[in-house]
Amino acid sequence: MAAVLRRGIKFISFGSSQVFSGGCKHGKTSTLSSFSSSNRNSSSSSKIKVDLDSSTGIAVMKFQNPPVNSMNLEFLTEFSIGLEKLELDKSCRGVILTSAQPKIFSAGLDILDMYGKTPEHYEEFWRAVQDMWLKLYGYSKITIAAINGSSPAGGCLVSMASDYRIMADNPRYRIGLNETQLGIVAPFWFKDTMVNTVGHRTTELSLQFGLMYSPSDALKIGLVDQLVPEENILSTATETMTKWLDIPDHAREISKSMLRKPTVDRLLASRDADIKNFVSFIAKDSIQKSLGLYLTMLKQRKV
Ligand SMILES: CCCCCCCCCCCCC/C=C/C(=O)SCCNC(=O)CCNC(=O)[C@H](O)C(C)(C)COP(=O)(O)OP(=O)(O)OC[C@H]1O[C@@H](n2cnc3c(N)ncnc32)[C@H](O)[C@@H]1OP(=O)(O)O
Repeated sequence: MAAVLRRGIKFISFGSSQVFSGGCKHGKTSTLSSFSSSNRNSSSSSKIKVDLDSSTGIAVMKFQNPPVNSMNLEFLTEFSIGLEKLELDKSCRGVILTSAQPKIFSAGLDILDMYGKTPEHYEEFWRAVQDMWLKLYGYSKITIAAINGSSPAGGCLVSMASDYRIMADNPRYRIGLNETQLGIVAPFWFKDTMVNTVGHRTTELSLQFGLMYSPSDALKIGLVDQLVPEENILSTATETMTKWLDIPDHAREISKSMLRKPTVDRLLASRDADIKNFVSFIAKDSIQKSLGLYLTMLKQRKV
């Protein structure tokens, strides 16, 4: 399925950035295409529900990949295509990212896509992770993460790549880049995204220990911008988006690009090398062993 979706993607250039253009031949992608014909347009691909209110310009992308919204190849591909469709839709000015799963925003990258697979699979998977981050971090429209549950590793990356983060104030939830706890390493562009969000020293500690923060600690270090009672998260995200929409798009967009483009360009300049690094790193026996152990612990509910 993911391979079919990927064949429907055409690459187009905006300046130095390569971005997606969703092809509509495949049934799944075409369901994402008709956002602008009436005030409220809903579309539900299998893993992400998209709801665009063209009277307000606000779209909600709701992750629905049970049980924990882990980001596998199919999810990542749908996410990138969905973002691209909204970016091309003139009636959309901002996107709220949230989860349909209780207690989980996203469990991060799907560990099963990094365990026991072929080098070709790892390569395709990593390219899809890169595509998603490049799209989201360099997104021209406003993005707000409404983090209504735990958000480890890749889930934290998605949150940090958004313009503003609102987290549900539930002391049981956790957010952070915990890769070292799995015996793996956050790549340089995960690290860059965190440095840009919370600063160098906090990132040094966070990444080396693989720290996961409670909502109140995440607020203290600036990993999230605001805490709200869980039941208010979507209404607060919508109100906040309305304030962002008061700013003229072109001025906000140029300011965002000025701050983020150097980070995006760093990966764009070394995508193939980064994929090669990932494939050789993840395929190592010692790394596979670590991931295998972590998966066993997850299954035994020891994580
Ligand atoms: C020179 C060297 C250069 C270095 C080069 C670097 C190269 C790059 C290296 C690699 C970089 C990789 C970057 C990785 C990023 C990631 O995102 S890794 C994923 C990290 N995620 C986690 O650690 C989360 C683990 N999950 C949890 O903590 C919990 O599941 C939860 C999210 C808090 C939810 O808890 P709960 O509601 O109690 O659900 P569970 O019962 O634990 O889980 C339900 C089932 O889901 C499975 N599952 C959970 N998370 C994942 C996942 N991420 N992937 C796949 N599957 C997952 C879990 O096993 C359960 O399955 P079942 O037992 O079958 O029900």
